[in-house]
Amino acid sequence: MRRTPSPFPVVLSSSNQTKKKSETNHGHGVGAIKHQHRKTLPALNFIIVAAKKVTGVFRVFFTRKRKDNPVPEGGDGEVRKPSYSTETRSSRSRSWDSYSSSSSVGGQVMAINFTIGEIYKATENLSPANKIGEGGFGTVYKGKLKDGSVVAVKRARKTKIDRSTLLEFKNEILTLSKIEHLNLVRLLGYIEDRDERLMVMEYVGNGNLREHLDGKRGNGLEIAELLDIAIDVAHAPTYLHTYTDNPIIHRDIKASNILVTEKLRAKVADFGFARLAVDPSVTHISTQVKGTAGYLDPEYLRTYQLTEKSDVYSFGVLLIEMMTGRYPIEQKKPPKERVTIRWAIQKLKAGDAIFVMDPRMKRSPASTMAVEKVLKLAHHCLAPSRQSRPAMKNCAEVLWGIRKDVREIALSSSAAAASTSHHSANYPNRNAMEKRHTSFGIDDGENYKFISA
Ligand SMILES: Nc1ncnc2c1ncn2[C@@H]1O[C@H](COP(=O)(O)OP(=O)(O)OP(=O)(O)O)[C@@H](O)[C@H]1O
Repeated sequence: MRRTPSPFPVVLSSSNQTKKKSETNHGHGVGAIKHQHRKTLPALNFIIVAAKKVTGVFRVFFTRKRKDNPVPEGGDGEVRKPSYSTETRSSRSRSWDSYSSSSSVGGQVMAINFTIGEIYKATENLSPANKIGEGGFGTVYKGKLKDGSVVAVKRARKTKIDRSTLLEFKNEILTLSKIEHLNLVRLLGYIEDRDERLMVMEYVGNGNLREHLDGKRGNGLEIAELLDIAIDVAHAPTYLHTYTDNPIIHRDIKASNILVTEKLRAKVADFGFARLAVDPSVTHISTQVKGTAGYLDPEYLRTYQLTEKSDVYSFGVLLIEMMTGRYPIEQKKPPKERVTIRWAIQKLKAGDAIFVMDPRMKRSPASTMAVEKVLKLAHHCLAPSRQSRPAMKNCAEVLWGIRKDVREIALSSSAAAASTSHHSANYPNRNAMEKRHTSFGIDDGENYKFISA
């Protein structure tokens, strides 16, 4: 255990949502609390109008043939009625208007692509044994479909389903249904049955990035792996921002929303707070400030104006999190180190980027060069004025360049090592270096200089 992440108490308004995290999830830290500042709710019409535009996409997107399986009994101590059986094939081609009107709490049944019976069966009645995580919105379960494929099922919390939450959930459905990208978690289906709301999603099997940074998963990520993940993450909002004339803003880019594949590549999840900007020529004035403390664009907080550059800011925070291994807010650190971005950027400016490097990361000429360059990019992303921040597309390009440099340095280092192998006794071997770098803290610059010299 490298560090004890700190909780981040935030109170912006009386309507703040305090989130509970499960043991199986990251369970603590900055991601635990979200801001929610409500003045007036965004008009339902906004969703409906946007939805109308994509009704056709829904029809094309959800093509899997559904079956009406019997509802298994029990599960989480509840017995559910097989109300899904009222849903017919024709109901799947309804317009969003009818989805919308039938989706109020206590309303009719709506199912896309899966029946509620199939999902109860796949998750063993949403058994706690299949729980894989919990977020602000509800609980996530792993499920196995009849054909053997594995899915993740996100179940909205039943309590306190207010209008805002409902809109949020539908927003997520709507947004996810429009997109299909390698680096975005795919929505496979959606079920709404009275007060039950289930989203069926592509299952991504290797935990979230925060768990990897915490050492709860895997063996620690090396710089090349981190860069690949950062590039994947950058591609996701790049796609969202440029997908249509109306850019989609994720609004909650953070390490726990980055899901990691077995091959250590990344998929961005959780569009609960995504928003379609209606008119890209007009800066969107948001009536709700949402996102996660520590990642929030200060200009968005100040003005309530949401743009793609708010995602860029959050991405800058994420880059620093990835390079340092620290949470954006570290309450237990000395005051100067509590706000990780401030601490890291100060070190960068002082020419001491090496001191903020995650102690678990292997020190090498390539990794130290890369960390410094990534911090510079992060600094750019964190510019107070959004006009000064790069576009996500540029971030991806810069990261590609750094990734290429790392590969080249690694190749030339191994070529040099091969040609001077007879001198190898003068250099610390890999095992010795591994031992050293895991024991380095942020104040071990002298040791580092010795090795890299
Ligand atoms: N599609 C998925 N495949 C595998 N695991 C998932 C999937 N979606 C979510 N999870 C796991 O469940 C956890 C909870 O996800 P969820 O999106 O509900 O909340 P969160 O991202 O942790 O927090 P927040 O609600 O603040 O965004 C994730 O951190 C992840 O570990």
